Parts: sequence; C-alpha cells; structure tokens
Amino acid sequence: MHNFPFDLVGFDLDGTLLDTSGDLGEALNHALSLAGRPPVARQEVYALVGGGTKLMLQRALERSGGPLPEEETAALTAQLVAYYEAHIAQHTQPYAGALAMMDALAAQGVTLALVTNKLEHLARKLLDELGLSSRFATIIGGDTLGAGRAKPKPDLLQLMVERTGARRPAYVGDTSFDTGAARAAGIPCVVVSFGFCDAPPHELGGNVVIDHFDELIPTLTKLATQTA
Ligand SMILES: O=C(O)COP(=O)(O)O
Ligand SMILES: [Mg+2]
Repeated sequence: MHNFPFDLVGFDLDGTLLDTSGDLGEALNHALSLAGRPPVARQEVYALVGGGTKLMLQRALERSGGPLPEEETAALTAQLVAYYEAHIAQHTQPYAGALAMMDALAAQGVTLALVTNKLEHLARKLLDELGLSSRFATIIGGDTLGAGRAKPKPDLLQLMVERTGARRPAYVGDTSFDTGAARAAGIPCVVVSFGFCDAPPHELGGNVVIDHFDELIPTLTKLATQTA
C-alpha cells in the first residue's frame, strides 16, 4: 500500500515533460517554407504550441502574412506532420528533473498517464524513441476521441480517469489548454513555469505553479490538503 494523496498523475507532453520546441520549430519552418513564408524563431514557437499541430500552423501563417484557404492549410498540416514524424527526436529532451520525478512518483505507487493535444501516433513515436512509453498506464492524444474533443475540453482527461480507474487524479501542464481542461474535468492542475506557457504562468488558471520538477511531489502533497 502507498499513501501518496493522488493515485494518478497525468502529464501534458509538449512544454511540460519534454521541450519539443526545437523539433516542432524545424517542422513548422519546413511547412512555412513550402508556403513561401519566412521562418519563425525558436522563441516564437512557444506561443504557437498547445492546441495541436494544425492550430500551431494556422497561428504561424496568420503571423507571417495571413491565413490560407482550408484545403491548403490541411495539405500543409499533413506535410508538417510527415516532416515532424521523420525528425521527431533530434533536439527533444525531458525537462530537468522530469525522469527522477517520474521515478519517485512510481516508487510511491502512483500511476502515470500522458494526455497531450499532439496526435496520438506522434506522441507514441516520440515517447518510444526516448524510451519513455512504458512509464505511462495510458497515452491519449488530441485525436484519440476524434475531432473536437481535444483540450481545453475535459474529454481527454475524463478518458484518462476512465481508463485508469483513478479515484484521485491530478494533472500537470503548461498552457491554458491544460488548465481549462483540468478545470472543466474537476481535476487539480499544476502549472510548470518553464514550459511554453501561453500566458504568465500564475495567470493560467491552475491551482499552483512550480519552477522545477523537484517541487512537484511536495507541491502535490500540499495541494491535496487544499483540494480535499
Ligand atoms: O501539440 C500541441 O500543440 C500541444 O501538445 P501538448 O498538449 O502536449 O502541449
Ligand atoms: Mg503543453
């Protein structure tokens, strides 16, 4: 038996567990160059990620000259995804302390889950290449339940709870998509300030903000008494 206050901790992927900005940025710039648009800087990529690949591309197109017709955007999204899939783990790494934190949670008997707005097959491929897939009881992507069910809707987090049978879940994320989904699902949410953060971390609407993964376990312990 274990006595950690949460039996399940779900994690967002991009900007939370992994810094994917390098590989996402290169795939995005590949797509922009096909459209004859200028590249975006790494720093700019942060503000574009969170709502899935297509939204990232749409946001970049809007900034670099305006949107494209739906059909062209869809075709370009497919090219972006193909490029990303072929170069998915060139620059991508876990954030500092992520692996030790996951080890420590698992050692306390806590189930880990992965819930991302990335396409599920991309998330699986990336986690496989980094040797991380087996750490998660379930891996859920933005398309797992079909169109229109991604975060900030609560659906993916509800599926996480359903699949794992968790009684007391928590979620960790980096954007308003994560805090919105967690709030809608009634799940406490920790925000990581080192992620892509589409607003100042303390204004994202999570329950608490951490600056390093070393803080996650003590923070969850404290959060449990506040959200009991
Ligand atoms: O692919 C995205 O835009 C976001 O992915 P995330 O939900 O893992 O942050
Ligand atoms: Mg994220």
